[in-house]
Amino acid sequence: EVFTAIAGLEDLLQTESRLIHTLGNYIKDQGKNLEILKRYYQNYKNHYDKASKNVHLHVTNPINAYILIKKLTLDWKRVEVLITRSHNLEWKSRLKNIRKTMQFPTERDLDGALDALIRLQDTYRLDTAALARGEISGVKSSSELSADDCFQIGRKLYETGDNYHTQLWMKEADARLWEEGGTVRRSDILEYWAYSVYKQGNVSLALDLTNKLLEILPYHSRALRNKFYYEQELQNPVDKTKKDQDHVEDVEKEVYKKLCRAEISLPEAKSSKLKCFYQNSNHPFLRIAPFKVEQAHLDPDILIFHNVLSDCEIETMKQLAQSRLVTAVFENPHSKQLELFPFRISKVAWLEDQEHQHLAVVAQRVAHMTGLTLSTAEEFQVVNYGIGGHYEPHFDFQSTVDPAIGSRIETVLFYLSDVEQGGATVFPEIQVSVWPQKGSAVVWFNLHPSGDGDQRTKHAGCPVLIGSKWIATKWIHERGQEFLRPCT
Ligand SMILES: O=C(O)CCC(=O)C(=O)O
Ligand SMILES: [Fe+2]
Repeated sequence: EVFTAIAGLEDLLQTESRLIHTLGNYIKDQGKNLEILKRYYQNYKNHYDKASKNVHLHVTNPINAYILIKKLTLDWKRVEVLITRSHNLEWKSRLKNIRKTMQFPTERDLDGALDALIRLQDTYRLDTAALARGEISGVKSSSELSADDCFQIGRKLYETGDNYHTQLWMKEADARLWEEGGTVRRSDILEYWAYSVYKQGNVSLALDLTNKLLEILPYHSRALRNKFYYEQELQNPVDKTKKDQDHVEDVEKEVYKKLCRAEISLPEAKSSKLKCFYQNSNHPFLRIAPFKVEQAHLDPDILIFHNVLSDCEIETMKQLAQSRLVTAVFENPHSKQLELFPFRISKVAWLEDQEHQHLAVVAQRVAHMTGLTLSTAEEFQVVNYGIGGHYEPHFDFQSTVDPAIGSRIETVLFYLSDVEQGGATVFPEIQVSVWPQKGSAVVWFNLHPSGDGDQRTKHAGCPVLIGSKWIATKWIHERGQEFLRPCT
């Protein structure tokens, strides 16, 4: 016991001094924590207030969507660390509970959102600085990208070997770091930036940037080595053609992107032959209610049927699909991980004709539109495209087919939504773009009358720039059409 002698009490004062010290540090630490948490709080609140004014408008913008996903993955993880650091069991369990009961995006979502921004910039040639400010062809998002975001995008581009875009994003990251600060280190930005401009052939800028990096970290060994190397190369320039030419792309991809951007249209000689007409054959019912058809291309015929779905039917399709939408994934044979198909970013649901009267009616209408039988057709496939969602050029006919139904002879693709920007259906071989119009359908034969695949029907769904794209597809198969579309 300590009360029996003064010496014991003196020791207690030492204990007290230690406690004061510890408590002081704890308060300082918590104060700092709280300051940071307050900033997160204000930031989340500002974001939510803006977003909740018009939720649909907000999330159909790819920058807003990316920021939202980032706030609920990376940012929230940091908040959780700050809160649980205090070892307060009650708060720990509250946070755990939110994780259990609410929906959170995953790292893969964040990755996908970054990929989407990159794809959109590439396809639609978006200006880096404007995109970082949250501007997409004149439309301003309510969010902006930070220096950290720009750096993440740049790093991803670097990993894919796209030095041209890496350099643009690192430059933007640096500008934003100066203006607004951030957690990314300037030395990291400079290192990626220098290397990507070097790979682009700009050795003197690479040297400048490396020198800037060395001002910050004078003993950075890689930078010192590169500086030596760049200086050598400036004195004895190497053959420029050896540098990577990653901005030279293959022609088909270039045509595809041009079609997506509406930079190519049919030549006059072809477009002047196109007509609009009322179709009233195929069934007596069409005498009363003919279809309004527009030719988008002749041989192969690409037809647009206008106003063939009612809003009611569209709502039914979307609603039935909503709870069943799944992302197609495959197992990567190397990593054994489930991965998304990079060439098709969307969610898909299948609906049977008999599920709802509206679907049965629409299926009947498809028979009237095409003059074919649906006895061997597939169920309706309803698709919703996510952020930057797309479907790269492909054929609808398959290489292996079930002889009982044959291959996909004809595609009937309904648009269940308008798309604010982007999202065209394009045919690179014949240079046709069809723009989604809610309630219309685009129809084409995938097979020649002989049954061979028609190579000219290669087509794609362009990345959705702004908006949400919904389609429903009916694939009609060969069997049963022998007398309806006879072989010539
Ligand atoms: O989304 C589009 O416009 C095209 C979709 C498509 O080609 C398909 O689903 O097979
Ligand atoms: Fe397709």
